[in-house]
Amino acid sequence: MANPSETRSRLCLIEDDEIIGESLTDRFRLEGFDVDWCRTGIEARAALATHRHAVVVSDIRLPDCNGGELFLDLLASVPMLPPFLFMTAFGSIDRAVELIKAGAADYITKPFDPDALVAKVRALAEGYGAGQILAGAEVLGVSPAMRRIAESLPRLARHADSLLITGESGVGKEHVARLFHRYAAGPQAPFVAVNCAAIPDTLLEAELFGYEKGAFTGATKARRGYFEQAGGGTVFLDEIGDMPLSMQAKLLRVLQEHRLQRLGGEAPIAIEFHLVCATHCDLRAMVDEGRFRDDLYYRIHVIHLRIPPLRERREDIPWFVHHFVDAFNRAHPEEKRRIDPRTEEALTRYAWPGNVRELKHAVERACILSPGPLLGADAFFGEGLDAGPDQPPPSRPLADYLMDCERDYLRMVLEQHGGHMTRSAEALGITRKTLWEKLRRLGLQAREDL
Ligand SMILES: Nc1ncnc2c1ncn2[C@@H]1O[C@H](COP(=O)(O)OP(=O)(O)OP(=O)(O)O)[C@@H](O)[C@H]1O
Repeated sequence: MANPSETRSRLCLIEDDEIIGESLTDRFRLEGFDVDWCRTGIEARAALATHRHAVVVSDIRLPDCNGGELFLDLLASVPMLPPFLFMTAFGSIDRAVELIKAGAADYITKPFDPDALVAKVRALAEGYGAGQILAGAEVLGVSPAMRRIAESLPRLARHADSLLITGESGVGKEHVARLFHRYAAGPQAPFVAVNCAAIPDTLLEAELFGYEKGAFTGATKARRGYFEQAGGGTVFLDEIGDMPLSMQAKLLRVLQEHRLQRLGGEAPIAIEFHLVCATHCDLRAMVDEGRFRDDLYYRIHVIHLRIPPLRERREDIPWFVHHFVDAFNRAHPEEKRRIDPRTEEALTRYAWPGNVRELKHAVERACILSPGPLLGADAFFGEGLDAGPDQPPPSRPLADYLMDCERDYLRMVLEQHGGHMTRSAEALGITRKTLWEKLRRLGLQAREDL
């Protein structure tokens, strides 16, 4: 039972059945929750817009709408959503699983034991950051690829203790790792970022796992390594592909056992941590070449997020431009900037080889250097970006040009068909096998499950 002096969490219960609704309301009030009991989707929208809830418990079938549709709609339109737990009849489990994949927190099958429901709700309410779901569209971009990643993060954070993020330099791997960390461990927990490529091989073990006094010449006092410093939080190992093989074996052991031994130390030290590894390398190829241990590869590869380069998700470019201009305006309210629509188009056409990092710096530079509020093309392409989009591209072999056209077109058709291989192949008038081979040749990712 709750201690009355504690702040009470607020629960939104969406249930049209009078008997179930009333008994759950009574039970949750006894458990120390403030309960808003909504019998329809309209009532629920109003309650969610008015109060900050710790958890939403929702039936799937409602008189005026479907609880699942309501959730998906809110997810796309509301910046912060509380975790949703669905109560579902046995026949709707598939639907509940789909909703979990979309970002819902949990489900329970009717008829359920109220104690089990209370336990689930408590766990969610006590979860980190009140378990809030940051709506994907608000966080990482508006492209389907980034929305999918953003929507999957809360769920991954609940279930996965490690994550592999791949993508070109500057696409936002560390940014995604930090978001995962906020969901998994909470903003107060430590996040320790380590660039494996920047630490000499000979120092890596001491840096990661720490050392005892006298472990080597110069070790005048004991030092905690990055893993210990990240206790209860997250270690972000950037450029994991650069880790020497001998260290890979030691890392694997720490991942398996969640215990480490400092250099020169005798007693193993138990540690709790989440691990996010990132790389721009093809680890699979490195395994084939014997440069990366296959056991470590399989251990860190359980959940793999690939962040596409900006040129493969051009709809995110204007979104980022506005995002960074807004950030400048918030920091400098006296000199507000806005972007000229034609400049926005030009920026969207540019290839951004340095990805989000390059775009962010370009916007910041343009905001600072622009003499007036309107950011025109010259603010970006005058002295800044070398290869402006308005300049004619250099001549190159026809075969390369045709391959680029083919790649862009295939990408567009796949996007139109939600990545579905068979439907995309039909639309293109080619077989699925031919499409598969083309994707491989052009370096595009195919969704193997579709
Ligand atoms: N979704 C985002 N929203 C806001 N800023 C972002 C986002 N993604 C990336 N950035 C910014 O872009 C820059 C590059 O991002 P980040 O460091 O995460 O990339 P990276 O892929 O880890 O790069 P590298 O491989 O070079 O380490 C950072 O300044 C980061 O804050």
